[in-house]
Amino acid sequence: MKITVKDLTKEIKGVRVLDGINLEMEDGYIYGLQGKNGSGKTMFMRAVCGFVLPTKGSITIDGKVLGKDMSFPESAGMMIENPAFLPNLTGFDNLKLLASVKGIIGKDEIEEALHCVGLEPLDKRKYRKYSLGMKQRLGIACAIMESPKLLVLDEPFNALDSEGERLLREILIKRKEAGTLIILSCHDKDELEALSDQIFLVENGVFSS
Ligand SMILES: Nc1ncnc2c1ncn2[C@@H]1O[C@H](COP(=O)(O)OP(=O)(O)OP(=O)(O)O)[C@@H](O)[C@H]1O
Repeated sequence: MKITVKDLTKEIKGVRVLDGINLEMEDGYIYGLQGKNGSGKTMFMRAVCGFVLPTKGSITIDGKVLGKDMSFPESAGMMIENPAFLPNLTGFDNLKLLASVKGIIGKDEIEEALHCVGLEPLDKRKYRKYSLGMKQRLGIACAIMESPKLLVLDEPFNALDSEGERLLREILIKRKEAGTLIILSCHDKDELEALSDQIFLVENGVFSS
C-alpha cells in the first residue's frame, strides 16, 4: 500500500485547518503525528479515512484518488475520537454487528481481536458498564479485527492502564511487521517516538518531518 498526499488543504468556515501537506507513506511503517491540541492531527486522519474531502489537493491510495475513484480506503481500520458502540450490547456483540457490515470475518477473528486487547470474549457485561479503558480496548479491537492494510489510530493510548499499553505496543509492532501501514497520534512524546518509524510534526495544519 502506498499513500501519496499532495498539497492537501482543508478549510472549514474560512479557516485553514490543513495547509498544503505533501507526504508519502508506505506499508510496513508506523507514522507518528506529533503536535499540540488543535494542530490538525485528527483532521488529517479524518481526511485519510475519507470522512472529510480536501478543499484543495489530493490523497491517493494505491493509485486511486480518495473522493474521486473511491469514497473510502478499501481496507482500513480506524479509531478516531469516540467510537460509537451500542450501550446495551456486549463488547463481542458490538463487534459481531459491525463485522456483519462487510462480512469478511467471523467469530474466530472477533475473539482473536478481543484477546489481543485483553478483553474476554465471553464477558456478559454490556458496553454501558465498561470502564473507560475497556471502551478504549474495544475500540482498538474493532479497528484491528478485519486485519486492515491501513490502520489509523487517534490517541489509542488514552485511558489505558500499563497492561493495556503493553498490549497495544505489541499489536502495533506485530501489525507493522505484517505489513500494515499505521498512522498514529499519541500525546506521550517518548511513546510516539519509540514506536514511530517516521514522525510528522504538525503545527497549524502544516506538516514537517
Ligand atoms: N467540525 C469542525 N468545524 C470547525 N472547525 C473544526 C472542526 N473540527 C476541527 N476543527 C478545527 O480544526 C483544527 C484542527 O483540529 P484537530 O481536531 O485536527 O486537532 P488535533 O491536532 O487532533 O488536536 P487534539 O490534540 O486536541 O486532538 C482546530 O483548529 C479545530 O478547531
